[in-house]
Amino acid sequence: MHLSREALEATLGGAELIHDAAAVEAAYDRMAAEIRERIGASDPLVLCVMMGGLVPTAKLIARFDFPYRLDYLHATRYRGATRGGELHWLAEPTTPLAGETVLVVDDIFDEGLTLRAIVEHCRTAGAAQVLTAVLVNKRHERKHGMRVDFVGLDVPDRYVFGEGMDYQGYLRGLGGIRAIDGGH
Ligand SMILES: O=P(O)(O)OC[C@H]1O[C@H](OP(=O)(O)OP(=O)(O)O)[C@H](O)[C@@H]1O
Ligand SMILES: Nc1nc2[nH]cnc2c(=O)[nH]1
Repeated sequence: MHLSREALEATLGGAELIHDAAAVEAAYDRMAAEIRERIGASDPLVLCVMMGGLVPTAKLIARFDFPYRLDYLHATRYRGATRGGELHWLAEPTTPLAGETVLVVDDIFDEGLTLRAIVEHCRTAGAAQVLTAVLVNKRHERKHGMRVDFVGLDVPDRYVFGEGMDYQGYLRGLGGIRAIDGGH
């Protein structure tokens, strides 16, 4: 669906800024330091979860001063909607995962179904170690039982966008994180 500039400006005007761009950059600094400490000597394979993981992955790898390789996968269960459904795999990583230390990077840990399925996929493919990193964790009690290793910031139980996260397919490149009313 196409949204007009006016519609997007109206959305932005009605949205609440939850974390400004400076707070997000500071969170990336902290996360990159934690990741370095934990797996900086392991030559990790960084797996970007498209599409939302694109911006967080770019921001994190720009801070990595250790050897790593990059690949991506595409799995989605929201597809532009504000409520999640079934997970669709659109692309699997092409790098063989056997024996690798894998770092899966995504934008948001919401109910956790997406990351849980991705971690399972990596383990089944023989990864030696699978760690996860998300820019934001949404605070609520509907998680599907997994722990994320590296988390940048918490957000309230509202639909958020910016920093890789979309609003109906738009606004992914916006710095800072904003929330709209309605939807989780
Ligand atoms: O924890 P969960 O409730 O499973 O939700 C988190 C997932 O939802 C978003 O992806 P989405 O399906 O919207 O696709 P996108 O990355 O293309 O935006 C986000 O990028 C995560 O991958
Ligand atoms: N853009 C966006 N994607 C999501 N995927 C799961 N939760 C969210 C959210 O709050 N915002």
